[in-house]
Parts: sequence; structure tokens; C-alpha cells
Amino acid sequence: MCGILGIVAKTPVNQLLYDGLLVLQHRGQDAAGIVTAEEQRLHMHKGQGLVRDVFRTRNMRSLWGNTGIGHVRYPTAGSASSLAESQPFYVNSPFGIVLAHNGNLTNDAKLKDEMYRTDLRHINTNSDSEALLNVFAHELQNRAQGFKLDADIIFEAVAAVHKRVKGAYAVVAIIAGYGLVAFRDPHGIRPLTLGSHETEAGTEYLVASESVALDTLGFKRVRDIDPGEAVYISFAGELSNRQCHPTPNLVPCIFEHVYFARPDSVIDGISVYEARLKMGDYLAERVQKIIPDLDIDVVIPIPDTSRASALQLAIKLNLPYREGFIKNRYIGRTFIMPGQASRKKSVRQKLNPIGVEFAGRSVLLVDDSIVRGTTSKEIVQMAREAGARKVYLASAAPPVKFPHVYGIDMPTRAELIATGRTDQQIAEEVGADAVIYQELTDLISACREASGGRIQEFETSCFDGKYITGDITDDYLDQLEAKRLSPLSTKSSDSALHDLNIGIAEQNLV
Ligand SMILES: O=P(O)(O)OC[C@H]1O[C@H](OP(=O)(O)OP(=O)(O)O)[C@H](O)[C@@H]1O
Ligand SMILES: NC(=O)CC[C@H](N)C(=O)O
Ligand SMILES: [Mg+2]
Repeated sequence: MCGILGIVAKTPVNQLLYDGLLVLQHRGQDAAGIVTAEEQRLHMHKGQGLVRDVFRTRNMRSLWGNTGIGHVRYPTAGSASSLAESQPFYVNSPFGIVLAHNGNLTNDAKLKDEMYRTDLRHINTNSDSEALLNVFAHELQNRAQGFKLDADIIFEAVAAVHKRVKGAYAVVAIIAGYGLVAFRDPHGIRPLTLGSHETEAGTEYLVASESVALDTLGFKRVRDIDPGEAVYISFAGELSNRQCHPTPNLVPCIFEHVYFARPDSVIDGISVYEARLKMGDYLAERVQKIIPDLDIDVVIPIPDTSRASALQLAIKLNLPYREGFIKNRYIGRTFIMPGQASRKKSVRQKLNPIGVEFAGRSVLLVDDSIVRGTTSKEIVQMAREAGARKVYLASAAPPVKFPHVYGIDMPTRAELIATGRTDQQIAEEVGADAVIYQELTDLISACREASGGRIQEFETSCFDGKYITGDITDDYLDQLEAKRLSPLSTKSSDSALHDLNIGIAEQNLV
């Protein structure tokens, strides 16, 4: 899952973009990039690593202009960690376009083939986002009359993108000389929100993956961008919008609410925090059913993401809630790190138990999700080493059993701890006395209730194998897995760790 951000302001945007990317850092730790625009001129700086490591003062100084976009990257299925695939991407024709993408395309192989054979465009990386940029560029070029461009032409180009592209895409882009474009796929799988800020010089606009960026940067939330909709904001700050798909249907990714998004964000009108509290309520009922005697002395969250659900679960069951694991604040999220070796090592570096909370007690550990089981195995063992009498493990999400193809790196069934195992076998695998999973219907109810009943359907494929875009076949999943399991792919994602902060790309694009 990546974080994207676009701003059209009245004064230089470099610092706003930097600060905005910092609050979206939880969505991608692999690479970061910013492009700013001064009319026809684009300035880019991007590199591998965290935002704070990629941008130095000298880089910031070169990012001139009152409009800009930014990206933090978490590489998805099919693509490895590499500088070449860091975003935003640039294409010089037509006009000069830069684009930042959150999501994952499911027909990028076909698109790349079409680019080569029909559209005569060169794609130089394995990134699906580069293909997406070139489809948009091609559709814009087909419609532009000479060098003249207006909102209608841009919206027709986005409509054409919707026809050609499948999968998940929330996008911000800049067209040199014109303005900022933002659009969302017809199911709105990935989030995208719009905010504004009034100044004496006029209205400024911000588009971001999560509302937390608006809060931090002093913008007011206007609304979420609708699925299928495109918004165009000229450099002068005039906003136009259009629904560019004939049958848009909001089916947002439920994993944003389980794990990805920050709890202080509001996505499609759902407070992520409230959704997680409700997950805790439902999970409490499951715990009561599976451990009727409630032989549990204490409820302990696995920091950070499970905290809200764990707290609510403890309240509901009338059990004490304690912080039994202390998180090292300098270690990032482990699940989105590339390579299993680094993820495993980081869990131990990240979490350390407080002995007194475990010694002689029966503990209920609560996590938001169990995916590969990397975290669970380590923390159950830590709890035992700290003297716990019994260790139960509850997950606010159901077992993750299917690859995620819309922007989360869960590509092979073999990697998922729930594949081919019963709950009892999973408990044995992680060393717990029992594992208690949320039911999928309850997870959906939690999010539906948090939406006030407005959103009926969620993208839940990693739990039930039902893919909303309708193009995911067994063959597709087999190919994805084969690609992922090839030695070349493993090597590139693990070795990427050693490259962190080494590769930096800087360009003044004219
Ligand atoms: O079963 P696994 O493959 O280990 O994946 C699931 C774990 O990874 C995530 O934590 P992460 O450390 O990424 O972030 P957090 O601090 O936001 O909880 C998630 O919250 C679970 O704890
Ligand atoms: N997680 C994401 O949204 C990734 C975007 C894009 N598919 C990439 O790999 O860079
Ligand atoms: Mg976690």
C-alpha cells in the first residue's frame, strides 16, 4: 500500500509535501519521492528509504513551485523493491506528466504488451504504475488538440483509462503547464480524499490517501473522491470534477480498516478508529464463545495497530487491559518490510515484553491480523519466555487465506500461515494455547456499522477469495506465485534492504 499526496497551493509546496509524506509514512517505507511544478517546469527528487532519509535540505531547495505531488512506496505483488520503480514516474509526452499511484493493476502484463505493440511506448521497469502513466499519457495524446488541453479532454482520457485498466488505482498526477489530476478506480478500492484551505490569495487544494494528511497540514476535509471520479485542479486553483465511469460502485478495501490506515484517519466517511473499536466488540463475543470460562487474567495488545480493538475487547469482557509489549519507536512496520528475514528480525527488535505482565498469568494477546504469522510466532514465544501460564491469541481479522492483488503484498498462498491449516493447527504452529479469529461477517458488520450503514460491500478477497474486479483466475494467481517464488524475485526484494538510502534519483525535468 502506498501513500499519495497532491497539493495545489498559492505558495511553495515543498515543505507541505514533505510533512504530508511523513504522516503517510506508515503506508510505505521502501521509497519516497516528490515532484513540484512551476508552469512547464517539473522538479523531481526520489530515492529509496524513509522520507526523512531521502530528502536533505539541498534536495528540498530544488523543489520549486506551488503545485506538487508526493509518494511513499510499499512495493506490491509482481514488483520488487528498486530505485527504478520508486515514484512518481515521469513521461515526457504529451506535455510532460508525472504520476503517483496507490494500488495494483491486475492486467499490467497485457497493458505493457499493448504499449509496446500498439501504442509504441517504452516501459522501462516492471512497475504497473509506469504502465498506468503511459496509458493515461497515450489517451491524453489521442485527444489533445495541438498543445491545447482542457478539463473535458482530461476527463475523457481518464474515462479511457478506466476502460483499459483493471485493478486498484488511486492516482495523483501533474500535467506540466496545466495542473493536477486525481482519480480513483471504479470500485474505489484504494482511498483518496480531498481537502481545501482558504487563503487571501484564493483556495488551496490537497488530495491525499488519508485524511490524516489534511489534519496535519491545516486543510479541511471536503469529501472523498468518488470511485470512478476524476478531479482536475488547474495551477490557478480552479477545480473541476466529473464521474468518468458509467457504473461506479464503491467497494473499498477492508484491510485499510484492519491494518493499513492510521486510526485517526477517516476513509469514505468511516472513522478507522471506530471501525477498530467495533472489531474489538465483535471479537470479544468470539472469545467468550471459544473460551467460555474466560480463564484470562489480562488482555495485551500487539502494538501498534491492534490497540483500539484490544482495548475495546477488554472493556467488553470486563478484563484488565495492559501494555505488555513495549515497541521501539525507531523501528517501522514489520509487515510491509521487503523480505522475510528482515521482517522476522525486526519483530524482536521492535517488541520487548514487560515481565511482570506475563509471569504466572493467562494472557490474551490481541493482534489486528495474522498474515504470515511472523509476528505471532515471535510474540507468543516472548510471552512464554516471560513466564505466561497460558497464551491465547486473538485476531481482529479472519484468517488471511488468499493472495491480495490490489496493493498489499500477500502474494503466495504458501506464505500465509492460514493456508491449509485449521485454527487448532495454526495455534500449534505459533505455539499458542488457542487462536481466536474474527468471523468475516462480523468484520464486515464492524466496518458497515462504522460507515453508518452507507457502505454495504467491502473488498475482502484475502479472506474469501472473491475478487471484485472479476478478472482474477486461478491461472493468474498461479503465475503471480510463480513469479514471486522465482529466485530472482526473492533476491531482489531481500537484497533491496542493503540498498536502502543508497539510490537517489534527482532530475530537473523540462
Ligand atoms: O502475521 P504477520 O505476517 O506478522 O503480519 C501481521 C502483523 O504485521 C502487522 O504489524 P506491523 O509491525 O507491520 O505494524 P504495526 O506496528 O502497525 O502493528 C500487523 O499489525 C500484525 O501485527
Ligand atoms: N502498494 C502500492 O500501492 C504500490 C503501487 C505500485 N503497484 C508499486 O508497486 O509501486
Ligand atoms: Mg502489528
